[in-house]
Amino acid sequence: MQEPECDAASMLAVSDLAFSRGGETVFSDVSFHADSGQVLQIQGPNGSGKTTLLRVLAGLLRPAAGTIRWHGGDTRKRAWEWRHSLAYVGHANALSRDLTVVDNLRFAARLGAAVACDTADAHTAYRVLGRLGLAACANRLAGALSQGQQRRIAIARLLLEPKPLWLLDEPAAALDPESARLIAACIEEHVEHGGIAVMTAHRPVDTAATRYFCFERTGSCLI
Ligand SMILES: Nc1ncnc2c1ncn2[C@@H]1O[C@H](COP(=O)(O)OP(=O)(O)OP(=O)(O)O)[C@@H](O)[C@H]1O
Repeated sequence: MQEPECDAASMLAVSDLAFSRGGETVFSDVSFHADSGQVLQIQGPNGSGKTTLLRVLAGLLRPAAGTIRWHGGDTRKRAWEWRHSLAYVGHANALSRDLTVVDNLRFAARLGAAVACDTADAHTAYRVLGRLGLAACANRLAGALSQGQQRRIAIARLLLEPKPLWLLDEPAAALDPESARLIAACIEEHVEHGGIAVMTAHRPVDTAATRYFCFERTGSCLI
């Protein structure tokens, strides 16, 4: 059965989204929806616009056209609520190299908190690091860790505070198979608890709840 391209009643509903850079269209007419419990994997060739789409969804780039609705409301009109509903992990790990791993997480927790807080909970940071097999690295400088370890810290930030929508750009980049499985388990658990993950991945994270959105040079489609 053909799925509807866009459903305004969905938790996340994207309609006719377009983005241009320097007068050139990167993508246009992108429509999809996602609901609680779903993983939406964006696939497509290099340069087709997957990262750009995630950055537009995250509010880091302004779309040329189209709407992004969250619980039915236009995210442009509810920017604060939208910002605090999502967690974004881009290509870059965005760590402070000269802070310890645990201080990176505490700093991220303070930045991401919906309510201002003076201290971010170190216990939470240690618990999250243990979950991702990073407990032994907690007091090392982030800049002294391997690429794969740094990637896992970037992912660990997702677990600090529950956000319903995860936007993940190649979350398993630089990870060994065991670490990639750990990340896949975190994503599965997130959607099992009612979250949504929209992600790019050249190596798909295949769960029962995964749907695929394909970027092609000639357009895009949901399968
Ligand atoms: N900062 C930038 N300045 C200019 N052009 C850019 C910039 N970032 C991306 N582009 C261009 O925008 C288009 C889409 O790039 P994007 O990174 O979104 O593709 P992608 O599908 O994520 O690719 P990949 O699979 O290689 O990660 C490409 O043509 C790329 O060259």
